[in-house]
Amino acid sequence: MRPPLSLQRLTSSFSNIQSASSWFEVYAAFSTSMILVRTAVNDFLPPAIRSFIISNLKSLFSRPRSRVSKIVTLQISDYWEVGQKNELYDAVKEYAPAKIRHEYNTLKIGKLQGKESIIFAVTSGQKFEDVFQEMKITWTFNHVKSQSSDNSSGNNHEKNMFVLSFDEKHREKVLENYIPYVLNKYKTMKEGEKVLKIHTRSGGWRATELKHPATFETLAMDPELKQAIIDDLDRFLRRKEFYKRVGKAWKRGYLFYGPPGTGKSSLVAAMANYLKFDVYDLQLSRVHSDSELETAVRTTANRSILVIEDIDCNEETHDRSRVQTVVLHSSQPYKRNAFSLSGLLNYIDGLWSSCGEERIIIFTTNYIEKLDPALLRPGRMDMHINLSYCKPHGFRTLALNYLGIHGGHHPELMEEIEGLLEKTEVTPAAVAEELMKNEDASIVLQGLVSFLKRKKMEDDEQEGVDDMQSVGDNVNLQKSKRAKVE
Ligand SMILES: Nc1ncnc2c1ncn2[C@@H]1O[C@H](COP(=O)(O)OP(=O)(O)OP(=O)(O)O)[C@@H](O)[C@H]1O
Repeated sequence: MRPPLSLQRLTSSFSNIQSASSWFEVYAAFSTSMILVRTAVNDFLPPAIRSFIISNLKSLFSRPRSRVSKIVTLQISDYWEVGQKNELYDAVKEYAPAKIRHEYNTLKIGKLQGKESIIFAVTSGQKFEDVFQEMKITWTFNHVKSQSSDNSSGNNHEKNMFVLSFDEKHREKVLENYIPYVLNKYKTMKEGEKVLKIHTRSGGWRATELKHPATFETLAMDPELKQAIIDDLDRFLRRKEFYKRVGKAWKRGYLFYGPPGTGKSSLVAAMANYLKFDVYDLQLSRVHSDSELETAVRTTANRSILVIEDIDCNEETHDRSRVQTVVLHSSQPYKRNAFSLSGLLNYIDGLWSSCGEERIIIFTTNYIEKLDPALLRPGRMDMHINLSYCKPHGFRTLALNYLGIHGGHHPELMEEIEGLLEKTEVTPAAVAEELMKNEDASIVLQGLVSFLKRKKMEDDEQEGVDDMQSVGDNVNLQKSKRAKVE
């Protein structure tokens, strides 16, 4: 088929452009050809195809020549290898619902037995977006069931997987910033809801849930001392780098002393609850040798508190000038309490310091005067804390905790009680017991006044007896001196 006349002219004119009239000829031929093409397109092509071609031509000429972005993905499955849990998966599993809790379309929801709070999880196939440092990240959760390749076993494999997609230009940022950010969020979340454990020794360490409710708010003690302890703990936690720099182990040692019922155990629990540290409770009476002590200390975890209670009850920790130290060699037969004081001190200063980090050790005693001075030497324990009898400020804390009242309520009774507490030695445990005797605050406070008055009378009488005794002792001493002279 021959081309239309105008097109023939156009081609021949291109090969022969020499003058202005030739240029005019080309223009006329081109215009005629375009009119012809347009008419043909309008007549023969349906409107839908026409607009498709036009829009594509338009975008071809108008779009800036930008890089076509490529999406890359990371797969995070629940197990890395058989039996090896993937902690990053756990982190995303916790992070994802927290991220979309306020904008979900579907969300799995439940409550576990023994837990207070409601839990959430994303469902299979669910997609959600996250924006981090101006990067857009898309997450998809998949629960996959697959038949084992060995069909005869009939085993079904289940796999859970989060797929993370993002523009390839963010590769580095995702791995270096975003993933650590998700892991960190998870760590903080876990710390917030960590169930604390108390480990006691029976063969090895046995763990049970630590349910002691004591906190610094509920502790009845001198407010300044309380604040000093909190500050000391805060300083300890944030000084990892400092300890490293000065070449000291990242540990802190405390000695709690005071009469029974003044809150030594409560303070241990308050510290554990504050720091979210597990507690290892070591009864020295159950440790039979240096090596057993070493194993017990070595097998405690980081971020924990090792408590050695009632240290005065162990003969070996008494003043060495009064007690003969017994050292047990492994060849010797079983002997109760037969580890040495030197062993104990070594583990505090040496072994305990060199194993693990972020640890606290607490010694408690009811009788500080019975302890070997070597245990009390400056530098041995970082802080000595005296838990003492209930004084007015402590009573105010207990009254608020147990009765929900403060100074403004029952002012006369409160004042009388505070006056009596200044003159009497009563433990917070004894006061707490009185405060629990009735729900009516005024009945309880009156009961406490009577209790304190009785206690004061008993103390006065005892003081009188003691005075008489010491006078008697003096008289006897003088008599025996006279007898000796005669
Ligand atoms: N300082 C305190 N603040 C609040 N409650 C206290 C305080 N001291 C004692 N209690 C109350 O008395 C109970 C017993 O106290 P706790 O066991 O802490 O004393 P303790 O000094 O460790 O005694 P022990 O030396 O006999 O082991 C606690 O459960 C708590 O209810």
